[in-house]
Amino acid sequence: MAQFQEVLKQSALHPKPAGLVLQYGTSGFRTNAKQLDHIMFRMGLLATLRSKKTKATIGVMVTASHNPEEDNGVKLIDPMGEMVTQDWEEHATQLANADQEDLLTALKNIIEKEAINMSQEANVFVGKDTRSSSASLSQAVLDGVSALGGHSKDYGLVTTPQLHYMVCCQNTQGKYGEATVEGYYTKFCQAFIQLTKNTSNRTDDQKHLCLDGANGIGALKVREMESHLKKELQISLNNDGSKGRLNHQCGADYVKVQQKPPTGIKINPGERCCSFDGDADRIVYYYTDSEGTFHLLDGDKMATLISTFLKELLTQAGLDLKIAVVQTAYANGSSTHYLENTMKVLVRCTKTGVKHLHHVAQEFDVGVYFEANGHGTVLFSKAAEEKIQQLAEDTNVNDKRKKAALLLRNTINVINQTVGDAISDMLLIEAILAIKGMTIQQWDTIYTDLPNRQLKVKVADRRVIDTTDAERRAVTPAGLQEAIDNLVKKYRQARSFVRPSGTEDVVRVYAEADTQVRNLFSKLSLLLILMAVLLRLKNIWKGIVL
Ligand SMILES: CC(=O)N[C@H]1[C@@H](OP(=O)(O)O)O[C@H](CO)[C@@H](O)[C@@H]1O
Ligand SMILES: [Mg+2]
Repeated sequence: MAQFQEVLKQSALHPKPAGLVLQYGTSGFRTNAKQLDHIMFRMGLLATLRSKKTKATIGVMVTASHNPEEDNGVKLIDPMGEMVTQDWEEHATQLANADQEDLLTALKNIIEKEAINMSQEANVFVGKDTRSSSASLSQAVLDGVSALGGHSKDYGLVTTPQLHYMVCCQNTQGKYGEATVEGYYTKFCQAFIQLTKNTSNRTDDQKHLCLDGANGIGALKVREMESHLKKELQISLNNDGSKGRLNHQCGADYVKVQQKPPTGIKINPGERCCSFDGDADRIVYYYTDSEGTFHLLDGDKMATLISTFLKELLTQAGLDLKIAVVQTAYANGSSTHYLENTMKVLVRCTKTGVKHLHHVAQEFDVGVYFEANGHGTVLFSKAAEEKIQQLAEDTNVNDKRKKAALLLRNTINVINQTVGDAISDMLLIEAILAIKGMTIQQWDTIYTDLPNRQLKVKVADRRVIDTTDAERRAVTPAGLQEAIDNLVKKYRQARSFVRPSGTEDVVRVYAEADTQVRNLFSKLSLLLILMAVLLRLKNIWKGIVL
């Protein structure tokens, strides 16, 4: 077939370095940008096949999110703006790792396995972040699409969630919004303005937000969006990319993991601040108090604020809809306890990775999901949206119910339901704080985090660790879980687990414990040190050697 001849010809321009093997990780391929040209070309091919198979537009985003500037990566986006399904992740890995001379065979295997009609039209949307490598890598994606005869639309510089939004808009014939960046700003900013318009007496302080853009795409896009906010939210933008390096000592991941403010930003005591990550699909909030102590409000705090707000509105509206919060093992134990016992909200725990949280959240009328690191959103079932819409239009309901229904309707419109979105989450949180007349300090005191630490340990082969119970318990290697249990039971409210990372070649170690008495803190550190030592012990388990 002529198409395959073209693939062969084009692929020679995007050759695979011999011996290189890469896995489709937690959210796509991610490594040093120099190793990715062939991967991008092949993901262009795969997205074209996926589009033919689903008869819908597919998205390909070139980004390595919070990772350093010299890395890059690629994320595939399915028709409704969701992450690509797991069986296609396997196709992606196979196609990515096929030797140059086996590429056509690998391609044909997928076509056969998925019974793809090659005469079906294909459409692929492509976007990229601000990394210097992104321009040529996104061109490689476009080359892959055209080699298989697909049509592509290059959105250029966009945030990851913006591209998810575009794909969803396109495949729902505009019902979700208009598939342009302008359409994105209009939809979300209008909803924000509607939500906040009746909040009386918002002071200038309440309208002001200090933002760390991680020197990335989020900063550019916030600047573009600003005029749509009509001064209802005044953002002072730091780390906008004009000086500093992408994600270098700044951004949501740095702030969350280091538990300190980013560099490149001057924070006044009590000022409300937030940080985006490098592709603007994560956000965390924080402030420093008058004594200079840093306070982090992470994904768990956001999930709590949002689910409390929604639960109150559903009650006021008299709507009997099932709401749940979906977390991972990294959620602070205090947040889970508060949600279950004080808020009486159903909490579910899943494996790390947004795709897992997203799917569980879809099981409920209203599913709020957040990773502790600040990636999350809210999903409303179709039935829930219809009930809210009906109530908002009903002329026979009392004022209280009507008001709640209208707020719920605007809340739905301010949320990007396709994926966690730093811009949309920011607008949602800002609106909730405005409506509740709440300061960041008041939000912070809803519950107190258990002190916690996260470490990474490099081992020879992280795959020897296998986990169960949403990654909270290790099944292999033998003896590991027992050792953890023995350590943990010595401390109050202590919890710890180890799991292999899906994005880096490391094992992650997490621990938290009740350290209300100051000197117990040293015991928590001790617990962590012991665990790290445990992992470092050479030859204790076959396969783990430092
Ligand atoms: C503890 C942690 O923050 N893990 C992150 C990280 O996954 P790992 O599988 O832990 O490497 O990257 C994922 C993709 O960005 C993100 O979804 C996840 O939350
Ligand atoms: Mg990201």
